[in-house]
Amino acid sequence: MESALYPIQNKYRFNTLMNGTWKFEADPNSVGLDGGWNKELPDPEEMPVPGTFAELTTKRDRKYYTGDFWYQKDFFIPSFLKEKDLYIRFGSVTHRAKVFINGQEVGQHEGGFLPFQVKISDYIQYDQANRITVLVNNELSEKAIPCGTEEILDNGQKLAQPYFDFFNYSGIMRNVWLLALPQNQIINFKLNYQLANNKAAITYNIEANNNAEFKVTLFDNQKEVARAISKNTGSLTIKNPHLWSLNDPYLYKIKIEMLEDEKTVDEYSDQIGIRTIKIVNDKILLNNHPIYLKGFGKHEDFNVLGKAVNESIIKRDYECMKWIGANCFRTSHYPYAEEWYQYADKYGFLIIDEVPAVGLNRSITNFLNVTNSNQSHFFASKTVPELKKVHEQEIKEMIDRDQRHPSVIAWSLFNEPESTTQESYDYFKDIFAFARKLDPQNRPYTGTLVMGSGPKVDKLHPLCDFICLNRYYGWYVAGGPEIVNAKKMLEDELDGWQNLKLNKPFIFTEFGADTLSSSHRLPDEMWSQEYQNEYYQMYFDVFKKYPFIYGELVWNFADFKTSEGIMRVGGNDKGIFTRDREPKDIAFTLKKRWQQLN
Ligand SMILES: CCC[C@@H]1NC[C@@H](O)[C@H](O)[C@H]1C(=O)O
Repeated sequence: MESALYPIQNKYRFNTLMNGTWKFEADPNSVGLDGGWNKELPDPEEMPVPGTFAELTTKRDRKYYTGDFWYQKDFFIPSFLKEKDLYIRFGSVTHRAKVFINGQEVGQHEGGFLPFQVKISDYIQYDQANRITVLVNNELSEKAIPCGTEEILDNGQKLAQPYFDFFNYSGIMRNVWLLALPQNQIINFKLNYQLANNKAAITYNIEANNNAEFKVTLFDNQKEVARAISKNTGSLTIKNPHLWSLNDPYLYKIKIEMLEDEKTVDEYSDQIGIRTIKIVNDKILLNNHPIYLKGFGKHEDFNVLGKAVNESIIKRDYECMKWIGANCFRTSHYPYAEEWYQYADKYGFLIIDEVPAVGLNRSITNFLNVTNSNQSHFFASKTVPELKKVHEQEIKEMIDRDQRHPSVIAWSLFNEPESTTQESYDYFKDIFAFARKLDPQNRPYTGTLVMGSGPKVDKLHPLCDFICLNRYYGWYVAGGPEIVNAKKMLEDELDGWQNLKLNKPFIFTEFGADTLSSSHRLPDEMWSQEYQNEYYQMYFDVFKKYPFIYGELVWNFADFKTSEGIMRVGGNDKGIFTRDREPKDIAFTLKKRWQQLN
């Protein structure tokens, strides 16, 4: 089942991490289930969790391994945990998992970038070793997100063929917890804020697994400032609220207590930031002040770690983003580990939270072809109903998990899908209608439009509260000496959008040029640092003419791993920073620009 609450410890709740060395075994012929691997792996190796095998191996067939694979670990449950409900919570397992405890199946989950938990109380033995086994699968299809396909090589091996431009890392890449929770427990709670006359009304909606009363208390720097006792919904009001903002990311503490016969039986506390976010005409307002988004499309990606969570990388990335003067990033192209959002709440960063709906566009796989957008009517295929169900499930899990973060200011429901067909509009009309019911703060909903989805042909922008453009004039189109044409292409397209008089904010969510940090060229040439500077200067010169542009999120924060290809030199090199987080020349240009831009 989905697991929206990040594990905490208090008088009622205990947890311990199960990270470390697990046993691992690939199962290319999918014989494990019949072969009893859910009880005992026949010939396992050691594998770190969190981690991803693709970055650790020296063998190509293991790096690109596609199919079933197993993790297994023994753990001890002392009998003093007897009166608690016991769960195992995964920050994520990519892309799908089936979990066994002492050989018994206890749950499964589809989706590789959101947490889930399985209840294990009825399957474990106290005061002795127990065994968890996870069957993982990393195959891609058009029935799940992110989308892709696969081929069978001449040697019989499966090979994933992503419809997206990042390496198909897989495995248990985020933290794993053993949870000991009260039988009657708080499952989740969502908050909304109304600001008026120097007061903040905080409305709460608590989800629990039984019918109970709740005591909700708000603390400002350990001092109680408001309290309410109610059923699942209610509200608190405070005067002179200290709002959460970019320059002052002020956090309160909220405590939810579940009461039974006036006795507290469960408690969940969280840090919250009181702020409002809304779109008014062509502006994005944070606490009723227009904001301009400066920052990045990012990836969870690093040497040796692949996409595995690591708080040193998170801290380094935030330090680099603070240094350069950024205030925002998009979690391209999937919800990131929860720890990213916790830092953003504390550091004062804005996040566009993106569901893994990437690759819903076969033509995107041929970059040379993307501008012809040879639409293959992706949304007309018979697997679309299954895809929509998974897409909606993951939107719900993302919003349930991230709804309370003040740093999250918008939901991105797609990245560069086919967007020029009636069936693409019909598909996303339902997706947006589904999503709009899930966030009581009604944050803006959007998605990013691929090159070729311009004002004359795109059908999805009417669904979006602000418009996100991924544009590569000067790179995939009109690169090198033709950049002189690229500027006019960009202006022509923006003129086209301007003529639609949408009265909505526009954000550039991707623009960039592959650049080798070792390359300097005079005159500048594509792949050189000088060209990356020229490319961005051209965009910034154009942006000045279009007042409805309210954000520039460059692609990408850092170089990152992709599948191999004739246009990838060790991966995608559009980074402002190298993969090991050192600045390219462009970082100094952006720092100068962003520190002046307010
Ligand atoms: C024309 C499509 C551009 C594409 N957009 C999605 C990103 O995930 C890729 O990395 C980026 C690129 O090719 O650099």
